[in-house]
Parts: sequence; C-alpha cells; structure tokens
Amino acid sequence: MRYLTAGESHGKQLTTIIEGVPSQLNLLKEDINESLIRRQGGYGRGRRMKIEKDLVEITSGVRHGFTLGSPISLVIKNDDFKHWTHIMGEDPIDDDVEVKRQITKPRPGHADLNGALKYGHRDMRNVLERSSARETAARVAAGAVAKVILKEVGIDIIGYVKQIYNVKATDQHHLTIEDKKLKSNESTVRALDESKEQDMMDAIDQAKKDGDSIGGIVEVHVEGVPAGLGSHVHYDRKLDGRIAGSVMSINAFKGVEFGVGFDAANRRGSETHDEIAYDSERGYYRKTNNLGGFEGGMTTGMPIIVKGVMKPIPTLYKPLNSVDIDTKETFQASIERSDSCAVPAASVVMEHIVAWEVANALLEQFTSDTIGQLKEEIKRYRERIQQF
Ligand SMILES: Cc1cc2nc3c(=O)[nH]c(=O)nc-3n(C[C@H](O)[C@H](O)[C@H](O)COP(=O)(O)O)c2cc1C
Ligand SMILES: C=C(O[C@@H]1CC(C(=O)O)=C[C@@H](OP(=O)(O)O)[C@H]1O)C(=O)O
Repeated sequence: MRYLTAGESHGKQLTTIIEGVPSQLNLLKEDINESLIRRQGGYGRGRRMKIEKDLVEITSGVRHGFTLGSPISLVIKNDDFKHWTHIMGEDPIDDDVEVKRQITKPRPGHADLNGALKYGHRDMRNVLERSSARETAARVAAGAVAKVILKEVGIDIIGYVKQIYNVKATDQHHLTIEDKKLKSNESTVRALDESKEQDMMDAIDQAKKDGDSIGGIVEVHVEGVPAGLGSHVHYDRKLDGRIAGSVMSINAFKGVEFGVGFDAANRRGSETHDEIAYDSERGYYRKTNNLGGFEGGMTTGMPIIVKGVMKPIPTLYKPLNSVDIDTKETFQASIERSDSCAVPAASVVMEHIVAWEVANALLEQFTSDTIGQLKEEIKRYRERIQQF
C-alpha cells in the first residue's frame, strides 16, 4: 500500500489518496471518523480544535461500503477555511496588502526558516501552511483504513500517553489492550493512570499561563501480530526500522524506542533478551518482552511496544528571539494561534502511523488482492508457525 496527502492547514481541505487496499473490505466513513474525533481531542489543544469537526468524505474506491481495489480518496474539509478565504483563497490579491501581512519572523523549532530558505519564500506562511500538524489528520485517516485491515486479521492497536512534561504515568503493564483502550479514551490526557491525570493537566495549565509549551512521551501497543513480519534480509525491509522512521516523521517527534529502548545501555544481555519457550497451544513465545516485540527487524509474536517522544510545541505566546528576514534585525518570533500541549493528540497520531506500517508489512508479505485472500493466508501462516 502507499498513500499521499495534500492540503494546507487553512486551505479548503485535506486529501488522502491510498493505493493498494485489498478489495471487498468493509469500509465505512464511521470507521475513519472515530479516529479523527479521537485525534482532535485531548487537554491542551488550542482554539482551532473548537472550530474544526473533522469528518471524512470517501470520494472514490468504495461502493456501498466495500472497497473496490482501486485508489481510495478521502477528503476532510477545513471548517476554518471560511475565516481565511482572503489569505488562502484562489483570487489574486493586492501586492501592498500581501506584503503587510507576510510572515517574516521565523519561529525557532518550527519549519519556518528552513522551509523559506529552501523554497525561496519571503512569506513564511507558504511554509507553515504545510508544515502544520493539521496534516496529521490526513495521515490518521490513512491509518484508520489500515486499522480496519488489521482488525480483519485479529490485530489490535492502541496509543496512549506515558508522560507529559515531568509528570510520569506509572507503568500499567498488567492491563489488557481492551482496558488500555477504555482508559485512554476516558482520560482527558489519554493516559492510563488516573492518579496522574490532574498533575498532567496542571502542568499544561501552568505552561499555558507562562506563555510556554510542553511535550511528553507516548506509547503504542500492538497485539496479535504473528512472528516473522518484516525481514532481516535487507535494511529497508526491517519493520522496526520502518516504524521508527515513520514515528520520527510525526511533527515534533524527536526519538523512538522499542521495549526497554535506551535503558538497554544500563542492562546486561541476561537482563535484556527474552527467553524462548514453546507450548502446543501458543506455539513459540517469550517469557518477557524487553525488546518490545522485535528481533532481526521481524516481529517475535509478542506485543509490539513502541514509544515516541514529542518536543514542546514551537509556537510560544512568550516568543523566543528570532531574526526578521526582511530587516535582519533581532525580533521576537511571530505568534500564531497554537496548542500549548498536543501530546494526547499525538498518541492517536502515532497509533495510526504504526497501524499503517504493520498493515503495509502484512500486505507485502501475503497475497492480498482481496481481503478474503489475506485472511486465508494469514490463518494458514499462523497454523504453520505454531507447529514449526
Ligand atoms: C498533533 C500535533 C499538534 C501540533 N500543534 C502545534 C501547534 O499548535 N503549534 C506549533 O507550533 N506546533 C505544533 N505542533 C508541532 C509542529 O507541527 C512541529 O514542531 C513543526 O512542524 C516542526 O517540525 P519538527 O518539530 O518535527 O521539526 C504539533 C504537532 C502535533 C503532532
Ligand atoms: C490544526 C491542527 O493543528 C494545528 C497544528 C499547528 C502546527 O503548527 O503544527 C498549529 C495550530 O494551527 P492553527 O494555527 O490553525 O491553530 C494547530 O491547531 C490540527 O491538529 O488539526
């Protein structure tokens, strides 16, 4: 499968085109809308999320609720566009007006300056419109389709918040994936530990009050993936590598770890590797899951546990210093309406980005012109590896 997204943050709409989805998959817009609504929520978001009501329109590739095997296009309208027609519309505008409202003071931490240098834009709006994480709505739509495929073959996935600023949720390893879904969906900050929810909200409120921003850590748990997905034979087929690359492509993500991750540096081999056991019911399994479900670029059959760290949001209401690209003088960076913390939303984004990579690896590995073929092949594969 592959997909492209198009659309500016305050333009008319976002578009996602997905190619390679098996035919005869039951796909309803409600499946996608549920994901979009989850992404919009979460404590710490700015005023924009009160304007938008992200809902998808499926404009091709699906008839009467079933995929055709042809490219699927998904459209999400930007409700905010109506306030931006004079800036983002197609009509030419007066040069003097245009110059006055150009953005010339790049925000440290955002794409403004690098994008302007690279594409030659004197008005950095031409960069920020596309670098905005508004685009993650289009990627979540693609991931929602991937999740429908995963569900058909018994794979479940959830993303949740582990840490906001310096407030850490206690580990909830004992929870089932179902419990994790319930808890994160009920929580204002999408964390699994109710006792830390208030502290997390307080940290967000304080940052907002100070004109500042904060980041945090999110985790994704995938269950039901058979062992041997991905491959050790070539660098670009290693599934942990593909997931890591995709997670790093999420706006503001600065690091990824699987299982114990960076803590592996503090451990000995005997405390790190997951002992192998066999049971005729379960097949091969591990007594622990320190490596987060991967060895040799392939899944082990244990849950995939992957974390991502999000830096604090770059737009600050008390801005850092920057340079005006017209005068070259020092100024405070420009202020755009902004979130003060988007970590809860980012946990939903990461869930969908990981879902896409896992579903894509399945479709590469198994015959999948129709969803029926995919299900049949995976069933046979699961039986084979259980008895291997
Ligand atoms: C869900 C989400 C919401 C975001 N909201 C904002 C925001 O309101 N203001 C902002 O400056 N950055 C926001 N960001 C982060 C920027 O989009 C990001 O920092 C920027 O595109 C530069 O890319 P980089 O941080 O990956 O280098 C958000 C990121 C995510 C994932
Ligand atoms: C629009 C979304 O997030 C936006 C991401 C974003 C940024 O700079 O990344 C800046 C803000 O946009 P605006 O300036 O219009 O308020 C966020 O609201 C969204 O997630 O749907």
